[in-house]
Amino acid sequence: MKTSIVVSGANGRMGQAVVEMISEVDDFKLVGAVDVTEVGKDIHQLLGLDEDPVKITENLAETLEEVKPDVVVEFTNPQVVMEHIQTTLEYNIDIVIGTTGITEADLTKIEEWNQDKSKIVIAPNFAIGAILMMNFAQKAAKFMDDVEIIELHHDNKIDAPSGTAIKTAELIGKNLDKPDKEVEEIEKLEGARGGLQDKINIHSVRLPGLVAHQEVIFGGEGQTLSLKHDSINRKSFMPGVELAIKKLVDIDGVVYGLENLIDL
Ligand SMILES: NC(=O)C1=CN([C@@H]2O[C@H](COP(=O)(O)OP(=O)(O)OC[C@H]3O[C@@H](n4cnc5c(N)ncnc54)[C@H](OP(=O)(O)O)[C@@H]3O)[C@@H](O)[C@H]2O)C=CC1
Ligand SMILES: O=C(O)C1=N[C@H](C(=O)O)C[C@H](O)C1
Repeated sequence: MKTSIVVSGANGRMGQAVVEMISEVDDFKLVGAVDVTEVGKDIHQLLGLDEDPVKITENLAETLEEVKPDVVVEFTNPQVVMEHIQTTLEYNIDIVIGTTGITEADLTKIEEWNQDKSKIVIAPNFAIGAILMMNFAQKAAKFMDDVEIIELHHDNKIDAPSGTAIKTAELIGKNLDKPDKEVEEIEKLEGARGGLQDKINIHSVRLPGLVAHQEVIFGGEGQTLSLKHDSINRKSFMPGVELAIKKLVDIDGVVYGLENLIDL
């Protein structure tokens, strides 16, 4: 039996890549495509894929009611994601979430809504290289206390800093024993030193030509260590999304971070 999947945000940059990936995986079948753009059109035809028609629908709840999928894959935006999670959990359906903007308070809410009924994977980044970069950075923080993060993304990204940068700072923060700065800084231009997460400065760059990139720079006496990851296209995220869907059967409740589904 194939895993039946509804993609939420199906006509977006990530949603389209997920629809394409689903068409390439024998065990997966797309049964619903939810988006607020191109409503009523066949997503497979829009993407030039030779598959049975799946019309884009506007309302997630109505789509779930109609097609009753095994899994929802969610890639919309931070304003919509919590409502979509709540809706999916009301139908006791498993969900893989790539949309960013989910806070610690949101995670608590999701666990309360779920009561361990559905299986949920939330990953700010599905690219294996990014997972490794975060893991290496977390390890490096045991030895080097001073670190800043620069994340660079395409100019259509709504949220800043990126979910990946926040997650990286959370992971590094667990290993960081950072004394307060001795230098009293004067920020002559507000924001020049970036935003702070777990005492780590995060700087966000938005430019056309970029996809998704991050550099973690550690500084020490007479040396620096740079860990850099580049997603040069959205196919970089697809093996991670496929893995998360396939691993749902093995997990209980909420898993936050793809690193928890692989043997690092
Ligand atoms: N975890 C990971 O590995 C990755 C996560 N992301 C994250 O995924 C999210 C999506 O990114 P991306 O694909 O680039 O964004 P896009 O804006 O390209 O795609 C989102 C799509 O969802 C649609 N949408 C908006 N509101 C709704 C709604 N209420 N119901 C259904 N669809 C809706 C959008 O329509 P409209 O354009 O009209 O708003 C758009 O078509 C972001 O949060 C991004 O940070 C991105 C890459 C990798
Ligand atoms: O919006 C994007 O493009 C990306 N969003 C995620 C994030 O905010 O970390 C993952 C990746 O960086 C691409």
